[in-house]
Amino acid sequence: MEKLIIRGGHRLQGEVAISGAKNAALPLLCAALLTDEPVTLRNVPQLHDVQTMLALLGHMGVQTRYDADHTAHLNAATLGEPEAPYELVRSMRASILALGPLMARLGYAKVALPGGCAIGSRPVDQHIRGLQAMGAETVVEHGNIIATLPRGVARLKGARITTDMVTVTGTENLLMAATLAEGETILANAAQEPEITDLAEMLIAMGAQIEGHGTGRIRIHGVEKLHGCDHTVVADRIEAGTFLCAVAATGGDVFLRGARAKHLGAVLEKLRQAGVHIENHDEGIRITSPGAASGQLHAQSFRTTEYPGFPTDMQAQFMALNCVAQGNATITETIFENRFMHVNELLRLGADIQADGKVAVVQGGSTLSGALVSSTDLRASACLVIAGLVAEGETTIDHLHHLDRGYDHIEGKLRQLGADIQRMV
Ligand SMILES: CC(=O)N[C@H]1[C@@H](OP(=O)(O)OP(=O)(O)OC[C@H]2O[C@@H](n3ccc(=O)[nH]c3=O)[C@H](O)[C@@H]2O)O[C@H](CO)[C@@H](O)[C@@H]1O
Ligand SMILES: C=C(OP(=O)(O)O)C(=O)O
Repeated sequence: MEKLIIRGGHRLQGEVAISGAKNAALPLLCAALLTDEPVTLRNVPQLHDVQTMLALLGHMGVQTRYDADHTAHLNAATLGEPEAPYELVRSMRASILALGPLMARLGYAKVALPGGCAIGSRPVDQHIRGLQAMGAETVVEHGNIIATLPRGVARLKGARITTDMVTVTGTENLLMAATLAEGETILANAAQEPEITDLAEMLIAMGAQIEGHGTGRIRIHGVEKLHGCDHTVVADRIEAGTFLCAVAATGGDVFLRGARAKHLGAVLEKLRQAGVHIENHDEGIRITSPGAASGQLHAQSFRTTEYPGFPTDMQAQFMALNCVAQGNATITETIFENRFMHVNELLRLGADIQADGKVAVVQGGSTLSGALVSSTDLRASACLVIAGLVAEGETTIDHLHHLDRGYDHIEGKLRQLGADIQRMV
């Protein structure tokens, strides 16, 4: 099994390039299903999830090519099997994003129902109900969602859809479905994440008529056909936030090229309150953390909420920072019911944390010491990397497949900033 070996205690210094966002790239790749013309996507991060999505699209008959310069070329001119099998859905829940585009383009889709996953049960009932409101008939058979249009109906129909909760991939699926539906769709209670805006911008470049993306009410006027496009994936705010926490904890000075401060408002606010210096530039973010060495960082309490609130995908990484800052902090996880699995691993490194249900109380000021720890999910892995960078001695992290789902060459980027980190294969 591959392992990361980190010898902690090095300040991070220099410049790092932030990659394209996983959570934008995955829906953008699925959007290529909506057209029979070629689509070019630039700044696509090199991730296991991207490879899985390309394999899934290839399975459906899409011609795909991924170049070394991070450009993906897709052509869905002829689609064979409009099906997402369980093997692929199980390894990447975002496979559900094929459902909306396939229904919009073909009026038929068979997508394996994703099971629960480490961080929570993560149902997709809102995706299904939204498509039903647009006229789809759905059944679950042998573990698959089979969606069809009634006999004699050629297209989905626009509808007013208010989801029971804010759902990111739910909004993306219904947004893509609505672009080719007949008439107008209103998505109320829509997610407002920057990745939704990126998707809407790509769809508009393909000829879709969309207003209100980036707000809680998106209006889509369906068109008969979408064409190809050339689009660049937005920078990954969660990768940027991960590096920010790593630099803050180690006491470094780093320029994050490509990071967008406007997408990181809640995280930057907490970092500033912790005592970290942040400068926003057009080309990226500069962070310096002089207080780390002198014990002058302050632990920060926060609640995870939908964008523009504090992202659940940054909760674990900020917890690692809190462990080595001074004072108490209360972290409340409101999005997923089981997203504190990193707590037990942080305890093995010497952290002082009490977790109960949705709430974890961190007593800061710990001196962490290296140990063997296990990744339990994607952001838990990133949290352990940050903890390893500040821990005394050697930290070994296993189960790296979680980390590789969502970080493009993280150890190479950290090494370039002065970290002592190696992957053992
Ligand atoms: C590929 C991608 O973009 N993944 C992100 C996306 O996941 P994802 O889109 O799966 O997360 P959602 O926004 O849908 O989930 C929010 C909450 O709604 C619940 N829910 C959602 C849909 C549904 O049909 N029924 C239901 O009950 C979920 O269980 C969860 O408790 O947003 C999450 C929340 O910001 C992030 O952590 C993930 O990184
Ligand atoms: C939970 C995450 O991703 P996914 O929805 O793809 O599991 C994440 O990116 O932190």
